[in-house]
Amino acid sequence: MTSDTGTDEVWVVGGGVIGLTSAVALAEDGHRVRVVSRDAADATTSAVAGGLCWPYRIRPYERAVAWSVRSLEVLSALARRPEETGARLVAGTLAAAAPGDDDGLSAWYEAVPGLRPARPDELPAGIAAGWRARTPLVDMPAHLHYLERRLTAAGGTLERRALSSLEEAGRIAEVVVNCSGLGARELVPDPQVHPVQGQLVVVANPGVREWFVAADGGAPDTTYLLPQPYGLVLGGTAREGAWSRKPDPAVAAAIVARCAGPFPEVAKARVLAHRVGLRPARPAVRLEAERLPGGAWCVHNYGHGGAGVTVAWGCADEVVGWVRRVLGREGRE
Ligand SMILES: Cc1cc2nc3c(=O)[nH]c(=O)nc-3n(C[C@H](O)[C@H](O)[C@H](O)COP(=O)(O)OP(=O)(O)OC[C@H]3O[C@@H](n4cnc5c(N)ncnc54)[C@H](O)[C@@H]3O)c2cc1C
Repeated sequence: MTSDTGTDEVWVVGGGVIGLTSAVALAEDGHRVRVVSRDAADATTSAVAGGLCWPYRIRPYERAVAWSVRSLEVLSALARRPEETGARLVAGTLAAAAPGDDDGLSAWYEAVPGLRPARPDELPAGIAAGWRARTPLVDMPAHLHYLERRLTAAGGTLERRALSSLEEAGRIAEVVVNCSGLGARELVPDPQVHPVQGQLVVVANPGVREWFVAADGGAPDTTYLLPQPYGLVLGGTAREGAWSRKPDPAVAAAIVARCAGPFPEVAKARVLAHRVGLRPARPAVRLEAERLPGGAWCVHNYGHGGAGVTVAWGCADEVVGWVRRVLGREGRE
């Protein structure tokens, strides 16, 4: 089917983890897909992400947990081919007491296979309580390139191009899928999307084999260690409303010092890189369809905050459902 003005392509705006995952799901559902992205994959926020599959700083929790559970399933399957996909199953510890009913995360705790309270001898010094689990940990630069290859193999295409409005895409595409992350602030425009800046430090791994996270969902400073093939990722920060992408040396030193509390061996580890990314935060993820002023359909999928890697596959399933619906192809297999 071809629209009055354009092609029968679905345009996915955004080549981060949300856009590429949606694009793969759509292309494998039989649509002709073009990803239009201002930035190369390596220059997106998604490439900065630590890559742990665990819901953090995303709302609403109920939907986020359902999306996370779906992604957990897909990423666990991809972890059977880590060299190709960038996904691995890694054991680790979350420093936390039991989830309360009011934090909305109990459904996630129930869904993670094998999740159990940590024994005292499994906790690093100074940590009172925690949970043990084996979850996907994703090498994001590698994973983004895997998604690009998988999209191309399914017949999709990629184009580097900055759009000034969604209508610009809607004049050509049959359906536009908006996965522009923080870019949605201008592109929609949606002032509810705002940055939550995160800084991390990558060091030569002194022998840390498991992940460790102590991160209060609302705190500006967190402590986490994520062993990736390219180095040990030390985090982190979460600064509401900060726009700078420049690493702050004082913040980096504080991150290393925090991580060296429970893991003293990282204090003297060689620093390989500093990274800063802007999480695309929103009071609630926007995943819904609307008509653009020019008449084309747009499916929005943005505002995933600190959990885009964690929810990408669950959200992509919903995008496929929306695109089928707006094209009137619900019955199609
Ligand atoms: C330090 C840090 C650590 C993190 N760790 C984790 C983690 O461990 N686990 C986890 O699940 N999440 C983590 N996150 C969160 C995760 O990185 C984000 O939720 C995710 O990257 C959002 O993906 P996205 O595709 O929506 O956005 P992005 O990756 O920012 O991609 C947006 C895309 O839209 C394109 N775009 C924007 N505007 C336009 C335009 N006008 N025209 C064309 N293209 C446009 C951009 O070029 C880009 O391709 C972390 C984030 C940070 C900063």
